[in-house]
Amino acid sequence: MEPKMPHIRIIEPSEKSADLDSDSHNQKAKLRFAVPSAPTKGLGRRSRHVTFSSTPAVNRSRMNLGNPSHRMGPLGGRRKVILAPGHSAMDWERIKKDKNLRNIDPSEFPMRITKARLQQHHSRRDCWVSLNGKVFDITNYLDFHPGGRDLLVENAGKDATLIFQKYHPWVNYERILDACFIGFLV
Ligand code: HEM
Repeated sequence: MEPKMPHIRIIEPSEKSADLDSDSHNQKAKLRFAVPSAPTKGLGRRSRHVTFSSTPAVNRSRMNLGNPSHRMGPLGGRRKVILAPGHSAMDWERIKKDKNLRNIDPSEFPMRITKARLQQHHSRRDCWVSLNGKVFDITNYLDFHPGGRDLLVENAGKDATLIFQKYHPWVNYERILDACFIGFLV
């Protein structure tokens, strides 16, 4: 026997419902779908309501809708790159455990690094960045960065705190780069 399909009721705009929020100024529209859930003991069948919000990407970025807008490139859309095989976040976690990623003398750790010293490490093969006063040797991380290697290399040898916050304030860099921490900016 064919399985019984759940009934989904789409509330039409003509139905004057408090659930429907159509705001032409913000070009934002919300539709609310009634999705029946499994029978609940003693309470009978109850509908769960799922709200879908449709706002075109270009408007999201103009409207500055919180975090997702930080992810937009200048033309809208995400700027994530396709990472090479073996360069996922999981691979990075494994590599961090297996290798010593601090290319410094252990007796020097943690280093006191001046801005001039930081600036000397500004290339793809030798790439240090400072984030909130901490310095990381991210040479080994470059190919694992979901935003691409080039953006990191452009900031090599620099304090990247502001640009980092601009793109992804939610990213826990201290955890991702724990094995690459080499010292403090002085
Ligand atoms: C050096 C430390 C950094 C770390 C550990 C890091 C880490 C990450 C992570 C984990 C993501 C994926 C975020 C997500 O999926 O929500 C990401 C994406 C991205 N990052 Fe970074 N990032 C760093 C620095 C930077 C810098 C300096 C820039 C810009 C110059 C940058 C630009 C981007 C961009 C454009 C994306 C793609 C955003 C998207 O469209 O989803 N990142 N980064």
